Amino acid sequence: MSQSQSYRSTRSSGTQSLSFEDVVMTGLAKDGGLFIPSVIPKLPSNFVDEWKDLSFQELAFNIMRLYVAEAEIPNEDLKSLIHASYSTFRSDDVTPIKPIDEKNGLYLLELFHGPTYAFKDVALQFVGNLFEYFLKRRNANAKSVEDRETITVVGATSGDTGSAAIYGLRGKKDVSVFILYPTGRISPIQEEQMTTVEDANVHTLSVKGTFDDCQDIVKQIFGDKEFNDKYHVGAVNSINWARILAQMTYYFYSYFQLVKHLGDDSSKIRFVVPSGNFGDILAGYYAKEMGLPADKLIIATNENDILDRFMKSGRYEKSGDQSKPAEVKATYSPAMDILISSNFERLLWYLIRDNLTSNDDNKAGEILNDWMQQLKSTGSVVAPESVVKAARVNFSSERVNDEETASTIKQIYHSHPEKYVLDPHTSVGVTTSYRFIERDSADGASNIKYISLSTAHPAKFAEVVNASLTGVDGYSFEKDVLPDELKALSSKEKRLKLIDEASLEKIKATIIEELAKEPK
Ligand SMILES: Cc1ncc(COP(=O)(O)O)c(C=O)c1O
Ligand SMILES: N[C@@H](CCOP(=O)(O)O)C(=O)O
Repeated sequence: MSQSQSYRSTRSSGTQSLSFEDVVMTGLAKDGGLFIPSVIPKLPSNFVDEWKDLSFQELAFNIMRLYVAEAEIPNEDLKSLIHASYSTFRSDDVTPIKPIDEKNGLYLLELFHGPTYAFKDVALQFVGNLFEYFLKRRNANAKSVEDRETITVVGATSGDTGSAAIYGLRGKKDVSVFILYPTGRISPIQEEQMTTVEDANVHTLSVKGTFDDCQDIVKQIFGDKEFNDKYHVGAVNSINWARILAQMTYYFYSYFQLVKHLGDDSSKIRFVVPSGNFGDILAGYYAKEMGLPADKLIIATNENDILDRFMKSGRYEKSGDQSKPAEVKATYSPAMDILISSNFERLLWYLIRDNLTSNDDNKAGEILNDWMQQLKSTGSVVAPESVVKAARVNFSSERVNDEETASTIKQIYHSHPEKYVLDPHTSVGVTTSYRFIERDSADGASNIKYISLSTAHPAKFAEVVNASLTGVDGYSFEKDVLPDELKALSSKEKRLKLIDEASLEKIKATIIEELAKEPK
């Protein structure tokens, strides 16, 4: 097993060498940290020539092979898993790019062609198949139901992860899925997607609280040794390394697609990523560290702007105003209404290791552990200048408000020849892209192109899209935006459990009760 195929925790100071299967099935490290590869593989100098004409699936295979030992998943099995995962997509390219304003060098990377119409499908179709693959192998010699190893997936969602996880795992043998979402804070279609699935292994829990409450409870469940030993808790959130791994493919694929479309590779290519939990853009960071010649990764946040504040000030803190308690704001891009970005921990580990410890992995884990404890107890960590400066080498950021989100939806609808409709999260990214384009123009920088990630289909966010386009001549949500498949959901029966308090004990009790009712 090469170093990039073995894994360690971001928090542990002890040496670790876990396999890919261990980290996928465990989700979160026992010390509360996130798993990262022991080493990020570096691509050979000729990799662009060798990879640029590969299909999405072939690229996924080459990338994943670097992070998963052949002894764990043989070549043919890995290929089958990848092909099965992307056969459910509606586009042959899986994640196509679309020129949205070519004059200004702006392209969308459409990530919503999977079963639940959001970028999460790219990773969660694969993760669902991986769970099934590992469990089948582990249970190959089981003689009775009692002998079988099972997994209880517990995930938190602000709308998209939940439905993508459910569609990735529905009906899978030996897997039960529990998805926690904040009551009233996801869109009606997202709720319908999650609650109308009939498979007995799927359970949706509508929790009175915020997404951060749900995410916190999920992390506490992972930390509960007794519960975990008994129910084998598994992760579908981007704390699961396999999520990040599967997302790397589209950074490479879209880069190659754009270079081929442009006919040369002399442009600087920047990725703009609507961000909340920092899982999507983190995959871009790994791609860049591996050698993808992307110029910059740009974090686009809504008014829940902890990431933008960090990039501008080095202060990683829940509240922008320390005299007020931290509160998540309900915005037009609800899937990004998050106070604490769970994956930022992975980036912080690299920043600490490279800038504060002279490359000492264990020391980096110790410092990060202290920072995370401090964040939990005081709600604030201030990073030294060297760390913030290093973050700015790869990343920039912007914050976008609701008014701007709506105005960009309208502007693109009017200016695009196909009357293209953006979803609000994508609009946060596109608004950010235009800010950079304006600055480039003021600076006389002409050779920069932007790939703005389109993270969801607009049909999932009817209310905001309609509010943005109301009164616009000829616009019809039902006719122009809503796919038939999503139309059909509203007539189906909903199945959910209301949890009237964001309480760890209540959630655990519900999980135990529901598991007992599942047919064996
Ligand atoms: C539509 C949409 N856009 C953007 C994001 C933010 O992505 P990330 O949490 O990986 O930063 C999410 C949720 O994760 C989402 O569902
Ligand atoms: N926006 C997400 C929040 C969960 O993030 P994840 O990427 O860590 O699963 C959602 O749609 O649920």
